[in-house]
Parts: sequence; C-alpha cells; structure tokens
Amino acid sequence: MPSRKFADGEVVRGRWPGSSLYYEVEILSHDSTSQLYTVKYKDGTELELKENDIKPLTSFRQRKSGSTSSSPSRRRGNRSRSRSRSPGRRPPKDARRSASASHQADIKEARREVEVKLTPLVLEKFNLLQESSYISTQYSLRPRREEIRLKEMDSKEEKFVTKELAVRTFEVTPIRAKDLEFGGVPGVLLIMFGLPVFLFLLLLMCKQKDPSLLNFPPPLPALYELWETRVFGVCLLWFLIQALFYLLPIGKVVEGTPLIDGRRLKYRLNGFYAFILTSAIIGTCLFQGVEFHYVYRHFLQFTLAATVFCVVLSVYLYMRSLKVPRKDLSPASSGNAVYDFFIGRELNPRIGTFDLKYFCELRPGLIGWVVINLVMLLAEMKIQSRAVPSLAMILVNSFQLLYVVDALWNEEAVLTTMDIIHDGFGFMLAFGDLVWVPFIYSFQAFYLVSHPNEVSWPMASLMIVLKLCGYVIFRGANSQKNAFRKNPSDPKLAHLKTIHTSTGKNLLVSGWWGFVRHPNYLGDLIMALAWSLPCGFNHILPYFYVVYFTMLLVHREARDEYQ
Ligand SMILES: NC(=O)c1ccc[n+]([C@@H]2O[C@H](COP(=O)([O-])OP(=O)(O)OC[C@H]3O[C@@H](n4cnc5c(N)ncnc54)[C@H](OP(=O)(O)O)[C@@H]3O)[C@@H](O)[C@H]2O)c1
Ligand SMILES: CC(C)CCC[C@@H](C)[C@H]1CC[C@H]2C3=C(CC[C@]12C)[C@@]1(C)CC[C@H](O)C(C)(C)[C@@H]1CC3
Repeated sequence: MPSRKFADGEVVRGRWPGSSLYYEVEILSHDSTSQLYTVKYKDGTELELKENDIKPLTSFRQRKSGSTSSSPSRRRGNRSRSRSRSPGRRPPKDARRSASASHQADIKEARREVEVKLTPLVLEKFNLLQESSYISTQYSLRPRREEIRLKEMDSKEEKFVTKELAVRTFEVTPIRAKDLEFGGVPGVLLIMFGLPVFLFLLLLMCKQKDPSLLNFPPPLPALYELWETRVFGVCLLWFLIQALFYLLPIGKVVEGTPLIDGRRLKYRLNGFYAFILTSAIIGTCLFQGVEFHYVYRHFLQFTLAATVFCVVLSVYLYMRSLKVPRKDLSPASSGNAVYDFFIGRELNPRIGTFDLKYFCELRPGLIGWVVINLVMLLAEMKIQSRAVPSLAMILVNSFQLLYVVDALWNEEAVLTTMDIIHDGFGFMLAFGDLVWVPFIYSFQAFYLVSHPNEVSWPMASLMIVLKLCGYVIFRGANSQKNAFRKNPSDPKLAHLKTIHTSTGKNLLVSGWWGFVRHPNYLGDLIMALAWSLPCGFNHILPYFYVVYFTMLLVHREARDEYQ
C-alpha cells in the first residue's frame, strides 16, 4: 500500500486549486486508491487535494498580515464559489456501484491527469447550512452593476476562479443506473426502434384522405419498396455539399465553452453563408427545370435513406469513440454500450477540424427542412393545380424559414446549448438532426399538400402577430442568455439581477429570465403553435409538432434543472 506523508488531524497548508495561494487546512482523511487527501479549510470548506498541493506548516515563513487565517472564500466576502459541489456527487465509498461506475471512474481518472485537482467535497450538513444562509443573502438580488464593481476589485483572483469554475462545471458525476435519462437502457431501445417506425406511420397517416387519429394506421410498406439507391445517393450528395460549404474558409472563427481540461475548441461560423450558397444552387436548379416533385413522390424513400445514413453514422461514431482518450468522452455517457450508442459516447467527434456534431446540428437537417418545405409548396401547386401557393402554405413556409434563418444567423448561440456542451454525438442527435428535423418539422407543409385549408387575411394577420410575439420572446431571451454566458460582466447587462447556484454559476432572474423560468422555451412554443394554425382545425395531426415539442421542452427543462 503506498505510504502517505500527512496524518489525519495534522494541520498543514493546502494549495487553493487554480492558484498559487496556500491556506491553513486540517487533514481529515486520505484515500489510498486515489491518493487524495480530504482537507478542511478554516471556513469549513472541504476539498480533495493531491499530496503535491499540501505543504507542512514549517515550510512557510509566517507573514505579518494577510491571509494566514482567512479562507479563500472568506477573503472574497463570502461570495465564495468554493462551497459549490457537483449535485448528485456521491462520496467515494459509495457502496452502490453500477456497471457504469468503472467507466465513470475512468473519466474521473482522466480528469485527474489533466487538471489541477479540484474536487469540492462539502459535507451535506455543512452545505445545507451554508446554502440556506447563502440563499438568504443572495435573494436580496443586488443589481449586477455592484457585482461588477466587486469583481473588478478582485479581478486577479477572479481569473483563477473563473477558470476553475469552468473546469468544475463539466465535472463528470458518476451515473448510476437509476440516473440514466430517457428511461435508461429499455427507454433508449424503445426510442431507437420505435421512433423510426412511428415516423413512417405518421407520414403514412398524413397521406391518407382522412388523416383522423381514429382511423386504423395504414400498414408499413415492405422495406424493398422503400429502398431506392438513387435516393440514398441524393441524400449523400446533399450531405457532402453541405460539408463542403462548412469547410469554406469564410466566416469568423470563435471558441466554444471550456472543456473539462480547460481547452476551448474552435468553430467556424459560416452557416448563414452555407444557406445563401444552397439557395443559389436551388434557385439555379429551379430555373433549369429540375423536377423537385421527385422528392415529394419519394418522400418515404428519402426518410428511409436518411434513417439508414444516420444509423451508419451512429455506428461509426460509436466505434471511433472506443479509441478516443477518456477526457474526450461526454459527461452524459454511462459505460453502458446501448445507452452510450444512443446518447453519444464522444463529446466532440472531429475529423481534423471538421466537427461532426456541430455540423449536423445546424446544416444538413435544418437547411434540408427549408428545402423540403419548398418542395411541398411546389407539390401543392402541382397537385391542387394552383397558379400560386395557398396562403396557409405561404405562412407555414415563411414562419419556418424565419426560424431557420434566425438559427443560422445566430449560429454562435448553438455553442451554449445542452446538445453541444453536455450530450455526446450518438444516435439521438444524429437521428434528431438528420431525420427528425427535416422530415417531421416539415410536417405542416406536407399535410397541406393533400389537405388544403383556406385561411382568411384577418386570421392570417392574427397568426403573424402570434408568430412575431413568440419570435420576440424566443430571440430576446436567447440573446440575453448568450450574452450573459459569453461575458457575465457585459455592461449592457449590468441592470439585470442574478442569483448564485450550487453549481457555482449565476442565473439571470430579471429581464426575460425574470418573466418565466424558460422564456426561450415559451417563445418557441408560441411559434410552434403559429406554425400549426394555418393547417386549420379539421384534424389534430398537424398539431403533433406542438404536442411533441411541449414534451421535448418539458423534458429538457427537467434535464437542465437537474444539471
Ligand atoms: N426547435 C426545436 O426542436 C428545439 C429543440 C430544443 C431546443 N430548442 C430551442 O433551442 C434553444 C436552446 O435550448 P436549450 O435546450 O439548450 O436550453 P437553454 O435554456 O437555452 O439552455 C440551457 C442552458 O441555459 C442556461 N440557463 C438556464 N437558465 C438560465 C438563466 N436563468 N440565466 C442564465 N442562463 C440560464 C444554463 O446554462 P449553464 O448550464 O451554463 O448554467 C443551461 O444549461 C431554446 O430556445 C429552445 O427553445 C429548439
Ligand atoms: C429523441 C429525438 C427525436 C430527439 C431529437 C431532438 C432534436 C430534434 C432536437 C434536439 C436539440 C434541438 C435543437 C434544434 C433543432 C432540434 C433539435 C436538434 C435547433 C437547431 C433549432 C433551431 C434553434 O434556433 C436552435 C439552434 C437553438 C436549436 C438547437 C437545439
């Protein structure tokens, strides 16, 4: 058994992680497996430290004044973040080890290799006490201007703290079987097999003359009827063209949020240019008389081709994740092969500088959705022998076009979403981005092709107002959040109030974020309703998106709250 240098109860100096400052601490215990000491600072903060970060008292000359007795957190006037602990973190001797425990231990081990050791271990009792006193002071909601002044006074040290916090935020907590999201392994198996079948049923139902939910769902066609190699080729070509646009050296390069080792990946923002170039190609094809109706006629074949592509991509992503260093794994991964295949094992799979997850999140599926909507608009004109598209179709197309253009214009914002920061790239996002978005989000337009609905101008005006209200809330809230996450000291946000959270991060509680807990979700839901209303009230089917989206956002809200 490896020897230890310091005994329990010994009073020594412990380095404050991320800085070169040493404070008086008491050794509480030593873990022989991890070789870490649990130490207690004078203000009660407990951390795990490496032996190298601990020095005997005798190795320091006493300073006349200064920080000898104060704890780092006290020196910051109790605005300390040191109390923060990762929620859900269990003591190391947790007896309930699951199959995922060794995988998580691997990830933790990797973290040890790359970062200054910082594992706050606060006793539940202490934490509760401190939490309540903290809440009572924090809920006085100081205007952020004052916070900024305090920060400036303490800026040098803040630098350490900020970095340290960034690292801590992405701490990988042990995932036990009961902590797995989406219903664990049975849940993700159901989603992976059930969702593609459900998607086909939905599309087949929508094609029926009477798409009532009370009707028996039509039988699924045989696979050989749905498979067309040519269609698969078109999908592949589409993906490659978008990849080519992504590689173009136009648009600025920005840094993403810090990874567990403090690194920041670089991302090129050229999604909007990709959209312009795609529009130019589509325009040229239209001018040349290319038969876009082919896509409508083979819509199910396209859905199958995209699904097959996404399964192949997911297998590739899982295989390559088995070879990546442990520090590159997603905090959502669990060690269970089935679950990780779904949620994604690798956080940021890249081929050179080509970031597969970031690329798929915004390009082929989202731009594909707009193109499919256009295909539906043309199909409506052809099938219903119209000289111009219906007002309902124009509304659906323009509402959703605004949504996609907004996402591409504000491309940088996607870097702070849960998908990029937390989830790996696996079947869930591959299927979501490349199949679900283009083939389900275009559902209202698909519905209108075979179920026309006349919308009067007064009704259309109400729908436009609803859409714009939703958009203003969605954009206002997301922009405020992104600006805050990018630079919490941004003078433009100085009037906003914040509260501190147990993860060490602040949350906005005024402005849009003082209005409801997730104003961006509210705006998004209002827009979702505006997209469905042009389809009328004859059937519930075009409102499927609103129902699904509510469930998705409620689930995301719960995931966000948990994190
Ligand atoms: N159309 C679709 O299918 C679809 C699907 C999903 C999402 N969306 C939209 O995409 C956008 C982003 O979604 P998202 O799920 O990533 O959720 P989000 O709420 O934008 O992002 C979650 C992150 O926001 C931060 N946050 C939450 N509350 C905050 C507050 N009060 N103050 C400051 N920061 C706060 C947290 O960051 P920290 O973790 O850093 O604390 C949290 O992790 C939303 O507008 C959503 O409606 C659309
Ligand atoms: C189980 C699966 C079917 C779940 C699939 C979920 C995905 C369809 C979504 C997860 C994150 C979503 C998302 C957008 C689209 C839909 C998702 C990929 C988004 C690109 C839509 C435009 C927005 O402006 C956005 C960029 C903020 C947004 C990011 C998240």
